[in-house]
Amino acid sequence: MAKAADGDSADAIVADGLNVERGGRRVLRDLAFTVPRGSVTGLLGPSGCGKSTLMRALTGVQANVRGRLDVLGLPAGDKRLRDRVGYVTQAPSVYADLSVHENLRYFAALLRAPKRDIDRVTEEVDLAAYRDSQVAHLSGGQRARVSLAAALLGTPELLVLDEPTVGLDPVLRRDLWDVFHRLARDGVTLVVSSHVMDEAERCQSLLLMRDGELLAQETPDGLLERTGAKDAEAAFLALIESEPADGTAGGAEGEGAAR
Ligand SMILES: Nc1ncnc2c1ncn2[C@@H]1O[C@H](COP(=O)(O)OP(=O)(O)OP(=O)(O)O)[C@@H](O)[C@H]1O
Repeated sequence: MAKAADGDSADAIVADGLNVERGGRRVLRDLAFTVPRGSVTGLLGPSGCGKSTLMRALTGVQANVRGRLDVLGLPAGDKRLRDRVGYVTQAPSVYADLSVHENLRYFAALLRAPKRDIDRVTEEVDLAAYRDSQVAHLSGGQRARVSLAAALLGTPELLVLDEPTVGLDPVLRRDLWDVFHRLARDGVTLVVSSHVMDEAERCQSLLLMRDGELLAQETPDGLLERTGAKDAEAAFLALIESEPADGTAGGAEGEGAAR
């Protein structure tokens, strides 16, 4: 496959003047940021700030997206990105009445991923012991890992993970973050949302959002330095206090067709 034609940008994601309207409201406002390839970027911010909307835009399933949003050098949602981008939503996206293996076999067939991928991704999310268990009989964390395994089929270059660690115990959370870092070392780009600020420290780069706006793009250390705070949570609060709270920072309230 010709690399240049499929987008050979050094950045996995480039957003500029990105606006999204939902239900007649502008829920993403003039976002501009880049995400380097082979990194783990945390998308952090309070509930309702627009994290899922941004992830939906990245994966091409969000309507009313305006402005620039390039993914792997192509416009987000481009058909050529279909098997290069993996997306795990907050809701488990696997079949409860099938086993782990049957789910993965089904998704591998849909994605035309090689059969050998099934064992690889099962190992990657540490579910080999549950290969033949029905998903309905798994714990919440195990179910979340089946969804993640399905997203890893076919070796995507960008993984978009919407709150993948919600409801997991600290050991499982740590193990999943280890998987994320291992994938990034192999060149995969990961965008991981969370509203748990202590997860910020596990990311290489942070996109901090509030009310549909990007408050900052920083490294975890840069964020602490910039705010003088002791931890990510305090830093986020310090940033919020230093910014106007009425949503005017991103510019005019009018029509969002920024190009
Ligand atoms: N289907 C929809 N129609 C209209 N507005 C919506 C819809 N879904 C979400 N919104 C609004 O868009 C804004 C951003 O929501 P989004 O789900 O992206 O936030 P979030 O940061 O992912 O929140 P959470 O952490 O709670 O999942 C919110 O104000 C929400 O009310």
